[in-house]
Amino acid sequence: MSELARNPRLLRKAQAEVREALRLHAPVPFLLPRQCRERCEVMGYEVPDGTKVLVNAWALGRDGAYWEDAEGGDFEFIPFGAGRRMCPGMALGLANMELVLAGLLYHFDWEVPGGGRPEELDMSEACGITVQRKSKLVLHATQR
Ligand code: HEM
Repeated sequence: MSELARNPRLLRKAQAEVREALRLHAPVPFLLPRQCRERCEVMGYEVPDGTKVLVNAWALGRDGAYWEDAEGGDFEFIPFGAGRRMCPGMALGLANMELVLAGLLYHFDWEVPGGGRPEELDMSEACGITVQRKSKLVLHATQR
């Protein structure tokens, strides 16, 4: 909702925007911590047995090397993780997000209150195991 409110052009592209919001604000920014069961090598880096591995999905989602135009493929877009232990609730999670977002967009028009400029909406995040907005999102809703 924060991204949508900030950018009226994207407001009209609701479906695409769900994915965009997930990329920019991966709800689980470091996925889940995992432990390496055996020594392996990833892109020339040796990862010893027992290493705790955190995947920085937040940084991947904002890396200009991947996201200038492209939708991203392979392992760049990973708000639900990847591989054998990826999120089994992905379909349910996405369906819930889309349903709630579609309902909010369908039934209301949205504006930043007090004549504020949409692009100046505070987008600071409070980081933790899951990411949330630092300040409350206050918008003016007009029922359709
Ligand atoms: C937007 C919603 C959701 C997001 C962003 C999300 C994200 C994630 C992420 C990043 C992981 C770690 C994947 C990895 O380590 O590669 C995960 C694991 C998991 N998620 Fe979700 N999730 C969501 C919704 C759900 C829902 C709705 C359920 C259950 C109904 C669920 C159940 C699980 C379970 C059980 C795991 C652990 C899988 C394992 O370790 O084998 N998640 N999720």
